[in-house]
Amino acid sequence: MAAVSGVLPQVPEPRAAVFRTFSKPRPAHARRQAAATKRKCQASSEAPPAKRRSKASFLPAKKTATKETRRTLKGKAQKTFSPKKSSAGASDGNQERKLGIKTSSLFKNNPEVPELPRPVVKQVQEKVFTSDAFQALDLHPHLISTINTVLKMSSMTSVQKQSIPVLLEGRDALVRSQTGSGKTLAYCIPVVQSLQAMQSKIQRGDGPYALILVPTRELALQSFDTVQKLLKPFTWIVPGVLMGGEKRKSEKARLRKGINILISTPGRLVDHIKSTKNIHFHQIRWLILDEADRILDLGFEKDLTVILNAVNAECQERQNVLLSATLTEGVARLADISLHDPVSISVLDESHDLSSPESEAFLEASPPQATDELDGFAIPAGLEQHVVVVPSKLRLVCLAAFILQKCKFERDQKVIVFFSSCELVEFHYTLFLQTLLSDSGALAPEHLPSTSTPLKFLRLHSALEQEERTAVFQDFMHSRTGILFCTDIAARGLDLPQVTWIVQYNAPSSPAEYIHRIGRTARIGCHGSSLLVLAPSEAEYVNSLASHKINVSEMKMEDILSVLTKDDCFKGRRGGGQKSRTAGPQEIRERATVLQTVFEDYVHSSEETVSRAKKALQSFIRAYATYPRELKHIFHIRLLHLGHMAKSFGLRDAPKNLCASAMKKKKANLKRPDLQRKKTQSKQRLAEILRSEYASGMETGSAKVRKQNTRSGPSQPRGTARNPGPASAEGTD
Ligand SMILES: Nc1ncnc2c1ncn2[C@@H]1O[C@H](COP(=O)(O)OP(=O)(O)OP(=O)(O)O)[C@@H](O)[C@H]1O
Repeated sequence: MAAVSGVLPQVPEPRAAVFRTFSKPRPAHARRQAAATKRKCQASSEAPPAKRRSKASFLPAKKTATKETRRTLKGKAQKTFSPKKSSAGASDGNQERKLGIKTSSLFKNNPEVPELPRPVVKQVQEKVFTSDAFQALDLHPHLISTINTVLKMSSMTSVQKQSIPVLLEGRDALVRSQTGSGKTLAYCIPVVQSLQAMQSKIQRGDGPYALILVPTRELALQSFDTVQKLLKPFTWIVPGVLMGGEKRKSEKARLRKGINILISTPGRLVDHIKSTKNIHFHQIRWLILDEADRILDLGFEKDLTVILNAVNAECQERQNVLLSATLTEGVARLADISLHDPVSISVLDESHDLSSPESEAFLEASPPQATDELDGFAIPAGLEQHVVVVPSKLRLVCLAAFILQKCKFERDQKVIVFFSSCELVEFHYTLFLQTLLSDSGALAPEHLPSTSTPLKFLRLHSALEQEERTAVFQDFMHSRTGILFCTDIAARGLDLPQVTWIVQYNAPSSPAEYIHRIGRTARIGCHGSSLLVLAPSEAEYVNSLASHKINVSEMKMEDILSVLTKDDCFKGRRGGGQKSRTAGPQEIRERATVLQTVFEDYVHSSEETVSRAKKALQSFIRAYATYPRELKHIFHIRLLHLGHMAKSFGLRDAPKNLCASAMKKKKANLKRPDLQRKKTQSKQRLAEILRSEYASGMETGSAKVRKQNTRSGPSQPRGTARNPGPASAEGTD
């Protein structure tokens, strides 16, 4: 509590405690000892170190942390905000004052950046392509020529080579292969092949023969597009898509006319099952669950049960296929529900010869099972994963510097940045538009970066109107460059070409989500990179990833920030202006401070912008509180330093009472007898909020972010309606 409100005990957590591996249970006495240590240090490893200083002189700490923390949080928190007024603040360092920079101490009293653990793990690898052409399969010649000429594909991927024959035999299957390995065609090709070959030719009015469920609307559109292309020569088979956010009336009309291959998000389908007389399943031959583990997440079995019951009531005989890059226990549970004598298809590492007889034996012999997560998920070979540890105060400038480095000083970079809630996406999107792009914004025109490559910011999250959501998706899809800020609605299945970097600004809530997020790059044998941003107190997360055979290499924050020396718009008033080769840590610090000042000036330019920043910070804290239990020892709000976090939202002071009301409520609840009921209700409420992607999209009263111009002003409404949740949860937003 104290830590959350910003006043922290100053004892840094011993490094041994920070880097313990959580995968091995510790003996009781060790646990007791660790608990005692933890109580002592309770606040945080994010808390400024009392006496230690980082070996690197990059983050000097001249005053003791205690003094700094109390002064900053008590003294400054009392101040009332006055718009436009410079609040250089009592805590500004001498250096900054000399430079005339209106910002508080960015480089003081930060926690020591710990040395990252370097666990050595062998990542699971899969071979993407085979040398076999589609001609090797027993497919209709027109289908083969469509694959070759319309989709412009010649050889099969490993997962296609393994799955298509099995599915054409009529077997149920559980298919797991790495992200971007071609799973969509692995099921679409057999579906189209089997439906076009039916003896009595399919009539539109027959209704659905194949039902494909996917977790998000964008993925529904993408799969629909693939199916549509494959159906080119078979015009009598009609595909259709149902998804939240579209007009139900027109969907009803299309259902009435007839859809033979129906692609839908679960919530919308349930809505139609309950309210539309025109939906029938008596012809169903295929039931496909793409991203099956996601569909099972967050207790959405309910929707699935409604769908399965509706389908089972009209037809028993069908093929069921579940697919995902991350096969978890949940999927296996689902497999138990819906698969009949299924084949488990898993693309093995490169040492496994796909053409060998043993490989075939593997296919036949393996019953579906939950892959023990400790076996690890396969990661594309061309994907380089990085992690950077950044003290909370420096997060914002570090993100901005990284974006500038990639998108301003390098060519053809397409970057996706993942945040944990809609509010966080909106806040950062607006902030970067207004400061890094705007000519009326905080950077004076002569100080605007001399962009050779103009920066293009886009954002995608569930609180946007569907129309805008689709437009953004299409825009980013067809852009050669750009920066997409998004929640996890973009984490699953989306095939956005030529994405070069994935940034996880907020850590994901599970290794599976980590895999899916980074899987938006390095698809189908291409190269790509990812960067995970962690706070010093979160460094142990690297061990957690390693326990799932995920290897990350460290990138230094200093190297990211050094890009600021390449552009004179970040020069301090003293006018150092040294170029990158000669620029030292001091120059970099000054420039980072200038950039932070730009952000703070914008945020403090009106009460409205301050209020938005506070709301975003609140949203961050709420999302942070929802990490699963097994990650709580790494991601716990107690470990956060609110004053430092506030800085990463451009706030000069830690907002008062940000968490207090929430905490008070919690305490009061503890005394109440109906606590259990309340808890369940709020869990249900959270689940409702998080499941909105599955919802029909017909809800009333859920405010949406209005359509706006890309270079919108600060006064435009921002999406705060759907609420924030953990990163993974918003994925289903
Ligand atoms: N045989 C092939 N040859 C060339 N490209 C292919 C082939 N099969 C699929 N692709 C392309 O590879 C990309 C990734 O395919 P797809 O989206 O189906 O991957 P996925 O395995 O479903 O990924 P995710 O797990 O992220 O959902 C798409 O652009 C698709 O068009």
